[in-house]
Amino acid sequence: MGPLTSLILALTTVLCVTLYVVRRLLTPAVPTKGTTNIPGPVVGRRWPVVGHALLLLGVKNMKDLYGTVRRLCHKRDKLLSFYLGSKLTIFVLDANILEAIVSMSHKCQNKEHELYYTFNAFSNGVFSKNGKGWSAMRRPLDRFLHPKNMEHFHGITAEKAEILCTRVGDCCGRGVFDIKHFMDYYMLDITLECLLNVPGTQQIEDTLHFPEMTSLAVYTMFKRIIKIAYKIEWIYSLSPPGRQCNKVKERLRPHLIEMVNNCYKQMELAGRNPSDPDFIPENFIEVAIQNGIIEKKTEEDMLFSFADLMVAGFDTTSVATSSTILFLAMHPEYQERAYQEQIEVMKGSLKAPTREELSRMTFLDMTFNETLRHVSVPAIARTINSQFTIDEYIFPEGASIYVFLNHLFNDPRYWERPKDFYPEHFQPEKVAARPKGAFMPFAFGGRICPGKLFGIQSSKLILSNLLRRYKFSTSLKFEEIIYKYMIMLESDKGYPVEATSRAP
Ligand code: HEM
Repeated sequence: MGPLTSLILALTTVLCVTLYVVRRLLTPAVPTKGTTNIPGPVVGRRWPVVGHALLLLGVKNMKDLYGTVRRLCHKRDKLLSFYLGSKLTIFVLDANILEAIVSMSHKCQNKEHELYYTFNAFSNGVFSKNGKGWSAMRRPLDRFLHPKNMEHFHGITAEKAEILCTRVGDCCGRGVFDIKHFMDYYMLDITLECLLNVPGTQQIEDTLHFPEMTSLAVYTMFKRIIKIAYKIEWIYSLSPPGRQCNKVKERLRPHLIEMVNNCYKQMELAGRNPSDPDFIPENFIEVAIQNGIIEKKTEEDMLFSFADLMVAGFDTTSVATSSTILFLAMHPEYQERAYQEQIEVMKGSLKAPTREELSRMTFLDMTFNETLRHVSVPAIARTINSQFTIDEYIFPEGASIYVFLNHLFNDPRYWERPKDFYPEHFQPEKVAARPKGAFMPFAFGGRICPGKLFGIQSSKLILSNLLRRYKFSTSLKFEEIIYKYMIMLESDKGYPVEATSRAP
């Protein structure tokens, strides 16, 4: 064999191996069945094996990813199809189409594996599971978060809100502080106490370091989404983010073990046995224990199957309420209007509002919704388990649907002043005139956020308490905020505010 033939053979082998590896990495867990007539990106072509993946070259982080997708979507106003290898991904860009999808949501209930598997390295619980494993955890969670339990949660929330108000009071007249630092612990304490039956004392002593652990864990998960080689388990576990994720778990493990042991002790004292066939869990740790027994899980899997509820419970609400305070500090006219509503409803009382009083705080609702419009969960993704058609467009089985909530919440077709902080967007007549799909900050269908009611109640309660006691200001400008793409959009400069007491 001559040197040229050997070279050609060697190059062909390298090329074949590379194509094989790329193909394996881009082969989806759920294959797409059939094709679609939904238009693809205006620029760039679909290549064999990699599909449109080359358009994502150079994407370094979640922000880049969303920016690239936004550019691809720019010339499309309803839907965009995109092939990542052989995986068909459909981006939803239109509120009316989203509404039609909501009515088909039983056909796209599962979380999209290609995105949500990244969460499993940290916590394989109700948030990322699908199928029976998911419904076994989701059903009791819906029972705990049922409207009839809100009165009980209200009492716990009001008690924790007092502690937060005192801590903010201590900062009065002492310059700038980050309101989210306090809010994280308030939201964590009520999640622990209301849903896990664990004493919520993190506002008093930060023993779990949970907010810090959550930021690290989310960072490592998002790194995994971006870097395709991290799809291979052993590459990820040896990589810096994989190692960091393991470190986070190591630090959390003893605390989770303690929570589970305490839970066992309490069940034993009450003569309740989670192995009994008629055992009914009374909190979410009991759900995890019962599930662990039924599914014969390892202790490790059981321990980390409730950590995601702790994250989902505190992080979203903390970002939402801290952002509301920051945005009101940036817009004194709206802060004054919110304050006047507090005077009107609460008649000068400094007590925590009752649930009936909360329901009369309509401007606070508008303000909170306008905040969610700016800082919502950026995107959600589902897998289609049975083909359907909307208008003339085909949504084939196995394809995934990506709803860029943030894109819809800023679309000038639905919002008068999309870039501004403008609570008037939520005046009842404006809400009625807008398609419902234009604003779904808690997602939809069977995977709608189970904590919606609880989250809104605890957020409004703390906002009401804070706004009546303190006036907030900040030197940060709304137009200058740069968002970090975490679970929600977070201000990269934090939530720096100054507080002055409203006491006469
Ligand atoms: C302002 C507050 C909140 C917002 C904006 C919010 C938003 C969302 C969104 C958009 C989803 C869907 C995520 C996805 O599909 O990727 C979701 C799911 C979820 N949320 Fe919330 N959430 C909030 C508060 C809460 C609270 C307080 C809890 C718990 C007490 C909670 C627990 C969950 C859980 C467990 C899921 C996963 C549900 C499932 O997949 O079946 N959330 N949330």
